[in-house]
Amino acid sequence: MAALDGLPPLRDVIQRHGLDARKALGQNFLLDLNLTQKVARTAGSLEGVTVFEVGPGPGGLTRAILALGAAKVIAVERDARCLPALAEIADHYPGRLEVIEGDALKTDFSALAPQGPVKIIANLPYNVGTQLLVNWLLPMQWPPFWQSLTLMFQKEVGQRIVAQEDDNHYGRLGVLCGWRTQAQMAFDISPQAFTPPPKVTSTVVHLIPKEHPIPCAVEKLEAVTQAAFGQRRKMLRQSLKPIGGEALLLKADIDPQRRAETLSVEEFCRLANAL
Ligand SMILES: C[S@@+](CC[C@H](N)C(=O)[O-])C[C@H]1O[C@@H](n2cnc3c(N)ncnc32)[C@H](O)[C@@H]1O
Repeated sequence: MAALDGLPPLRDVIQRHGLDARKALGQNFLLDLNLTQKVARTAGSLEGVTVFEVGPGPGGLTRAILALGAAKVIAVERDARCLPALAEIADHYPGRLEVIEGDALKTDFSALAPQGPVKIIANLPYNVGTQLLVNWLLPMQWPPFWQSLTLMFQKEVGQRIVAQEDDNHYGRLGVLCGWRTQAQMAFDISPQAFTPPPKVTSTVVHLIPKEHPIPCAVEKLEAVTQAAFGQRRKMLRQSLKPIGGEALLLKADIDPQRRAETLSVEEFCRLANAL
C-alpha cells in the first residue's frame, strides 16, 4: 500500500534499493512517516521556505518536509547508494528536490543559500551533527543565512545544547548555543523508532538565532570557555591562569572563587571582552 504522500512505504524503498544500514555512516533510519512529519513540523511553517536537509538517507524526513509544503529541499547525502531512492522522490515533487552527493562537513551551505527564507533540518550521526552545529553558529556575519535549525541528536548532546548555568550538562556547547540562539529540546524519540535501533534515546532540538547576541569575539569566547571548562571542578582563578587568571576575572567583575558551571553566558561574554 502506498503511503499518504503517494510514494511507496519506506520499508519497501529500503528493500528495493538494498539500503542495508551502514554503521560507519551512522545510519539509523526513521521509517515512520508520522514521526518524520512530527520532526519536520518542529521547524514551524515551511511554506515558501528552502530547507537544507543533511543526510536524507532513503528520504523519510525529506518526504515529510516536502509534504508539509517546503518550496524546495536541497539535500546533502554522503552515501551514493541512497541517490536512486531520492531520485524517485524528486520525480514525485518536480523541481522541488535537489540532491547533492557529498560530505556535509565540506559543504559551504551559506554559498548554496538562495534568496528568501532558509531552514535547516537534519537527522545526522552524532559527531557530524555537533560539528555542523558549531560551524553554523560560528560565522562572523550574524544573523546567519538560516532562520532555524531543527536537528536530531542523542539525548545527552541535546541536553548539552540547551543547558544553562548550574546544570551538569552545561559546558562549551551550551555557552556557544546560548550566546547566539534560543535553543529548546522539542521531544524525545525512542531507539525502537529507528531501523536499526541505536543504543540511546534521541532528541529533537530546535534553535532560533538571536537577532542581537551580546557583542563578543567568538575566538575569545572559545578561549575562555575552553580554559574554564577544561578544569570545570576548579575555581576560575586556577583554571583561567593560562589566560590571565585572577586579574582577568577582576577586570570582568567576576568573583575568582567561582567555578565555570556557575557562570552565565553573559558573564562568559564579559570575560571574553576583558581578554
Ligand atoms: C541517522 S541517518 C538519517 C537518515 C534519514 N534522514 C532518516 O531520518 O531516516 C544519517 C544519514 O546521514 C548520512 N551521512 C552521514 N555522514 C554524512 C556526512 N558527513 N555528510 C552527509 N551525509 C552524511 C548517512 O549516510 C545517513 O543517510
